[in-house]
Amino acid sequence: MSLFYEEQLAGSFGVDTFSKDFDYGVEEPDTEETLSSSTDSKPRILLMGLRRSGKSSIQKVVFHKMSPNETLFLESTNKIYKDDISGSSFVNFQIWDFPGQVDFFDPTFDYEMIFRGTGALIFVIDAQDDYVEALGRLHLTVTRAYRVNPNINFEVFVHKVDGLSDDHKIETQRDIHQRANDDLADASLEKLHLSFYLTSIYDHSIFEAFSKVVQKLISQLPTLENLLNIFISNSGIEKAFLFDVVSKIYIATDSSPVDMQSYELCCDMIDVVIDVSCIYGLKEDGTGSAYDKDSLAIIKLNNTTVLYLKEVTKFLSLVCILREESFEKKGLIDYNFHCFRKAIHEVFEVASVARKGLLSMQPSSPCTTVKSTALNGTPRVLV
Ligand SMILES: Nc1nc2c(ncn2[C@@H]2O[C@H](COP(=O)(O)OP(=O)(O)OP(=O)(O)O)[C@@H](O)[C@H]2O)c(=O)[nH]1
Repeated sequence: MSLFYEEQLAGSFGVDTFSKDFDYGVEEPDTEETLSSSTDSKPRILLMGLRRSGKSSIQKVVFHKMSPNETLFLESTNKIYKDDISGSSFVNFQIWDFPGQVDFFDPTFDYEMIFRGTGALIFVIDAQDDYVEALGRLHLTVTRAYRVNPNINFEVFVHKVDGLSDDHKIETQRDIHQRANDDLADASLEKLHLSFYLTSIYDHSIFEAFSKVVQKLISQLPTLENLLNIFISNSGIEKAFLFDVVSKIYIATDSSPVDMQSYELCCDMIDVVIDVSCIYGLKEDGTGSAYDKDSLAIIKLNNTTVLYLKEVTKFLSLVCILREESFEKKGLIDYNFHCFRKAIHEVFEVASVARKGLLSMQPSSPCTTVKSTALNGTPRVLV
């Protein structure tokens, strides 16, 4: 692979940041004081499942950069572990990792309160183990949660599939899908929808599955997809992902199908950029950031493919795949990127204004009206 790499780094980071500007439809605290006291009110993603199914490993690998092999030494979780990752990631949620066996009959376990503020419940099933008990637990958990909050997205990770052959993977997923839905039908809960994913921490499948879970919780997703579609069609780009840099979750992509190889290539590019920046991009005294508003990288592969990465917000980066001939019009791409970036900032600014409007309890205030008309987020001019 011939590799051409271009990167600029700035010492300080001056662009507007959006750590509190993303609208997930839940109140955000305004002051430091209320922030610490109300972190529990952040929308939650719950990780549940039997003991040793892999819940903590998923959380550590996706959000804390733990290498998969290190998870072998993780100790069993004994109480609910609340991980607030909103300070370092676009994913402005709390991830709650539950101990293997949650006892719904334990009076100290206030599951009604927990499920009420939950956006997504991920139930992890160890596909290398006998899953009959896990299916019983899945049924009990989702039915309880559904009664408290029918708006939860129920996601089932058929996990540790790295140990299975391709045929076995498909067969296991089909079997789990069938049995889980039969159980729901027996309980007259056909409306309760379960989504299934084949996952492993040893490849990118866990990041892809988490991306899909998170995307369902982002209210601006259609706008982001629309912007990406406009951007790629006007710039001769084949595929574009909007990545959360820390977790490598893609929070949106254009509407062409995602193939795993392209996604992996873009994830690897983020790793290269961050690693090189950490080594060569920090100041002599070790200060500065490995990712900032001037982060930009171009990698030319020897198969006429070009990878293009550029900072969009403090947490988000655009990663594109394009052909070498399209890259000849780099000026056009840069200009369109500039419009795209501006539009993304506007989308989140509008969401932030709208939320503040709602918080001030004036549902019919002018800013609420502006929000709804401006939410298409279409960039003003694209060449
Ligand atoms: N082969 C394989 N092993 C995995 C995978 N994910 C996790 N494991 C292993 O599964 C074991 C249990 O993982 P944990 O993350 O501690 O499981 P847990 O569900 O949090 O367990 P409790 O805290 O007891 O509820 C560890 O040895 C992990 O290395 C995977 O995708 N593939």
